[in-house]
Amino acid sequence: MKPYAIASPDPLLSAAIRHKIDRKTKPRGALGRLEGLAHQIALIQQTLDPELRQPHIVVFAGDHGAARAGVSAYPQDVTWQMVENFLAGGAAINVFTRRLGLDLTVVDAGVNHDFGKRPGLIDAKIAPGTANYIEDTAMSAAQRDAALERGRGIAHALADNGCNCIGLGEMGIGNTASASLLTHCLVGAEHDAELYTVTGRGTGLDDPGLYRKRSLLAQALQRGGRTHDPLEVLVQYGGLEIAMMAGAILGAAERRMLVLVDGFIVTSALLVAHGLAPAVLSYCVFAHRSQEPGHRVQLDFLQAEPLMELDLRLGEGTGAALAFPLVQAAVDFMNEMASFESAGVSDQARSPG
Ligand SMILES: Cc1cc2ncn([C@H]3O[C@H](COP(=O)(O)O)[C@@H](O)[C@H]3O)c2cc1C
Ligand SMILES: O=C(O)c1cccnc1
Repeated sequence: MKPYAIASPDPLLSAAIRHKIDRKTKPRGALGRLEGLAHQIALIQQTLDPELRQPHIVVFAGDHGAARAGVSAYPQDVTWQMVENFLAGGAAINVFTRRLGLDLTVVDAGVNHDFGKRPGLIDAKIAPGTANYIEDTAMSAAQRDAALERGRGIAHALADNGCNCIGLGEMGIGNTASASLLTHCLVGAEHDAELYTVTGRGTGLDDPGLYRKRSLLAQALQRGGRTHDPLEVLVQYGGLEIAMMAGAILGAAERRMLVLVDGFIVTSALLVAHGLAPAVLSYCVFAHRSQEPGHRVQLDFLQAEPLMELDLRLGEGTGAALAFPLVQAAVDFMNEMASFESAGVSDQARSPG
């Protein structure tokens, strides 16, 4: 595996970008978070005139052996059935990407189903799902490395085709459980009790279901241990779609793409990527705060402030897609808004009295 070549953007242009934002016809700072967003994107692209080219949502799908042990409210077959739904255009993410003019690609990272060759689907199947991490490691080191590399390659291929903004999404029954274990390990937790604060209802477990999920994850932790190493965590508890998303985030940052981060599961992949190359954070926009309780823990750990809070708990990249118009608006005001000079508007606030 080639080492990841990721540095934060050169801050040299920062003052000039700030100046351009401040000369727009508005009180200083009045566009709030959009100003920070415009600044971030301009810095990533090293320009005063940023643009979003061929924005793309990529949904990574994978099955989880632990789903059969009962960590989700839904059966494992829903993973492949939802992939079919994506390909038929009927899922929430299809509706939102169509409305917002975003390209959508689905990646089979490890679904327990044979889809054949299908338009809109990248076959990157590493295995037909992970092993049940309650009894055994989820994947081999070779499978993990293959997943990371495929994800990286998918991001690079998009960049080669002119895309500079990628939103990540996922589908995998049981993947909130995997994300809980990854999060527990990667935020540096030391005690079993902390596992419960990052374990939620996922697709909608009832109280007994949540209790069962927590005790199964505690068993998994007993078996695999509390490693803080991002590569080892993937082997112990990962999902193939999560590993591939981590690779895609790293690959996107290598190519200086803007990364729209969705909810709890995508952020667990980001924790892995961040563990391998902390500078990936400079390329990330946090779309929303998911209702899954562990998302708050992840965002606090990364010191990230999401753009929206809509009580979403769906995944599929829906939050990333919905945040796109805000990101586009940030770029648009940078390029299209008049400055005090060009519009002949006085920039003098009245003196007191
Ligand atoms: C019909 C349906 C559509 C979905 N789309 C995304 N997810 C979401 O739910 C799953 C994670 O929750 P858990 O860990 O509880 O299984 C993931 O597949 C995620 O993307 C869905 C779940 C269902 C049931
Ligand atoms: O926040 C998420 O990504 C999420 C939450 C619940 C179910 N699926 C995804």
